[in-house]
Amino acid sequence: MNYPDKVCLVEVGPRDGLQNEATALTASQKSTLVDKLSACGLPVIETGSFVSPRWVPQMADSSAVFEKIKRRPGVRYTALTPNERGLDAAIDANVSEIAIFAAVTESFSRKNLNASIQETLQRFEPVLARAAARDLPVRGYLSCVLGCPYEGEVEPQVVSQLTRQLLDSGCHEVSLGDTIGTGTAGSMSRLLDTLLTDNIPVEQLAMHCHDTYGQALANIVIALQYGIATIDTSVAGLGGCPYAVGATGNVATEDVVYLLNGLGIEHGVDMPLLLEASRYISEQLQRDTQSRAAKALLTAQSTSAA
Ligand SMILES: CC(C)(COP(=O)([O-])OP(=O)([O-])OC[C@H]1O[C@@H](n2cnc3c(N)ncnc32)[C@H](O)[C@@H]1OP(=O)([O-])[O-])[C@@H](O)C(=O)NCCC(=O)NCCSC(=O)C[C@@](C)(O)CC(=O)[O-]
Repeated sequence: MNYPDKVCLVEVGPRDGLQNEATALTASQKSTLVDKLSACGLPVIETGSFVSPRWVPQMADSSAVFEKIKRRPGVRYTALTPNERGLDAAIDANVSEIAIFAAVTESFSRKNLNASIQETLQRFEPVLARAAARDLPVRGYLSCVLGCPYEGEVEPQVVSQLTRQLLDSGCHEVSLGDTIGTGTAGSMSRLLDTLLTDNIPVEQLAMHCHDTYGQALANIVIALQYGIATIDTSVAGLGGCPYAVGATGNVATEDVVYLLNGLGIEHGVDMPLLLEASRYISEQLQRDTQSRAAKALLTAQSTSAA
């Protein structure tokens, strides 16, 4: 079986994770989390989003978070921007990269962005043009690629067409979101077969799996086997999605690091420091980590210390 030699982990906990947590954190708590994550060796940290505070109040202080973080050389600090207003704020915050986000079903698009898929893509045109003019890299997201909470199954061909559209419009990569975690090894294989048959370059794809049905790691193994080398993860398995009731958090960073260690794939993340970040955010939110690997490793640590 072929696997990539090296994987880039995109840490989305401070954005995708915290946007859905009931406990409101201060900008200082959020920036401390980001600093702990950058200390682990994570190369990309989605630090916030510049969206309407009426839609996602948890991200309303993203400018303050960007102001407080201690930037490490080589780390990319990114943010979501749904429109030009978001781009203005992102530029002011000196982000390293922005992300635009669309869905593959009309119902999810309306719930998340109050617009149809094509209206959303049109809204992104000036954002992409202005980003290109200042050499600001743009990531594209597609939600619901393996199932939609409102429309059910999704045709891989639709995902393929929208992925092509985002890449052609200037995104350097597209992150494929299994927003509600219904994907399986089978549906993931069928999706990637379609995308690769349609000549979508695998090096421009990232995988973004939620673990609602406990399938995220299996799905990521399949994605790795197809050659995908960028994986989105969230420390302590934080999060969910405000527009997908019942969706649990992203796959935990600790679980993916453990998986990659077992496969001998390079990732550059220091597990003990990652466990510290995981413990920190779980304490701040007063909740248990959702990472099985973190639970096991922290238990083993406390047993051997006793
Ligand atoms: C797109 C809009 C703004 C349309 O929202 P709208 O209500 O249609 O548009 P609007 O232009 O009338 O704006 C509403 C209010 O927001 C303000 N506003 C408008 N834009 C901004 C901005 N950039 N920053 C700050 N404020 C803004 C605007 O000024 C106005 O304020 P008011 O007049 O009511 O006081 C809204 O639908 C929105 O912000 N949506 C974002 C929703 C979101 O962030 N969802 C979560 C991220 S996506 C995700 O999690 C999935 C992903 C990426 O992780 C992958 C996966 O797992 O699937």
